[in-house]
Amino acid sequence: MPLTLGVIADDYTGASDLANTLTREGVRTLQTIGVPDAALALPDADAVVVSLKSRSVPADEAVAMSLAACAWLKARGASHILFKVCSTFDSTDAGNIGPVTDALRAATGAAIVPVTPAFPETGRTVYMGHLFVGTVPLDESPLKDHPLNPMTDSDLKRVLGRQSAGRVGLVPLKEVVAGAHAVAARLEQLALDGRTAAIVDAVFDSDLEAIGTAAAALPLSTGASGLGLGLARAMVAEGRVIRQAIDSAAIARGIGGLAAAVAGSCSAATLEQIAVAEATMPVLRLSAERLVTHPDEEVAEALAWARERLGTGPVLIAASADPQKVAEVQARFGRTAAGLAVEHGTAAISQGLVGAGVRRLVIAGGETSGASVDRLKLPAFLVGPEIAAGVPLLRTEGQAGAPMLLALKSGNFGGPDFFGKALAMMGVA
Ligand SMILES: Nc1ncnc2c1ncn2[C@@H]1O[C@H](COP(=O)(O)OP(=O)(O)OP(=O)(O)O)[C@@H](O)[C@H]1O
Ligand SMILES: O=C(O)[C@@H](O)C(=O)CO
Repeated sequence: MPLTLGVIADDYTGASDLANTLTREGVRTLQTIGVPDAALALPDADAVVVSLKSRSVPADEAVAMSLAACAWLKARGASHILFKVCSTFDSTDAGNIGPVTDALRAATGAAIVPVTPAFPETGRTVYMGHLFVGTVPLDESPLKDHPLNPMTDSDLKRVLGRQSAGRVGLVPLKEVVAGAHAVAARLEQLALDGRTAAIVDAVFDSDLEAIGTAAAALPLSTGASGLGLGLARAMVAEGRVIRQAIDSAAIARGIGGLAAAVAGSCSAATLEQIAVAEATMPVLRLSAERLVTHPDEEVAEALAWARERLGTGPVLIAASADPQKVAEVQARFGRTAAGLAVEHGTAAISQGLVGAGVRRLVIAGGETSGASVDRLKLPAFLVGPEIAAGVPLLRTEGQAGAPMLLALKSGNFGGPDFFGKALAMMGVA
């Protein structure tokens, strides 16, 4: 059966966030890691979310990966492509949201691309083109201290304008509240005026329903899970997708084995979650400095520590550190080199944990999850019940050996007890 919706996600946690939203809306969804190999047998789905690790790579690489994913999805009949980016618009002036949106626009023949990272359920709203995170503008939120892409401007028209070769317009909230027709009319007008993309305001889910209806009639949109919600509801309402409930129990059925968590996100939310986990499970704090200078030793010591404890319950291994410590390491080794070394280290630890018998694994951080999932060579996931807003339980699909349960947590998502909650939903006592 042909696909209805094709999604290209710029990181793996963002992909599972979007897959979670679609699944909750009754859209049968599959998450793949990269463009699937021709030999991979995939179950029927209405939507496929192709997870890329393209958020923080050079723009030309992100464009090439995204075009390959787009071609694969279109060849399977996807009538609309959503480019899933972070709800906090994680990017730099070099990209990659602008260059990828430009390239996908050309590949899909879209005149204009509606763009909105709004995700009201997690406090991301857009007004007059400015992104708010909870009660504060993006540039006053903890995202200003992000280790890879500090966000220092809340005006997304400016942010996207600096990254895109085209001109960026705005669909203001006034038009969105007036409904899908008003959004479509404004987009058409902006396209006639030579705009190639438009930031679309959204504060409530009802705004995203209007935007989703307008966007579903176009070939391409760029946004986060809120836009996914709008597109899903529009496609169900139009009869393009038949709503289906997931069998939550089936996802975790038959999967036991040891359990662990690995964290590389340095977000305020993850730092609090690690502090809370310390009260209930053994937590090892890695040295980022040693992961750069003596990676093999740091990884081996962490795995030896874990092996001694895994038999009695889950453990958490974290590279995560507060902004000051991260800044010190980056000043010494460089931002990219430090980030990559920590990602390689946490990925090697995830691999070692699975080698030691871990079958239930929670990973915090998008880049961190991407590096670990790649190292584990996992091709695809079935999407299960929601652990926290934006984070579903995942069951591996299509890999050699016994299936595993995973949770890939976006840095900013989940409540303080996230690790305990995720492990409990994996059946860990
Ligand atoms: N102690 C540390 N010092 C320097 N860099 C670190 C440290 N710990 C983690 N990092 C790096 O910080 C980056 C965190 O990015 P990651 O995407 O994993 O988390 P996040 O941005 O909070 O999550 P998301 O992308 O889902 O919002 C990674 O590149 C990781 O390797
Ligand atoms: O949209 C979000 O905030 C998340 O899915 C994400 O992409 C964080 O990496």
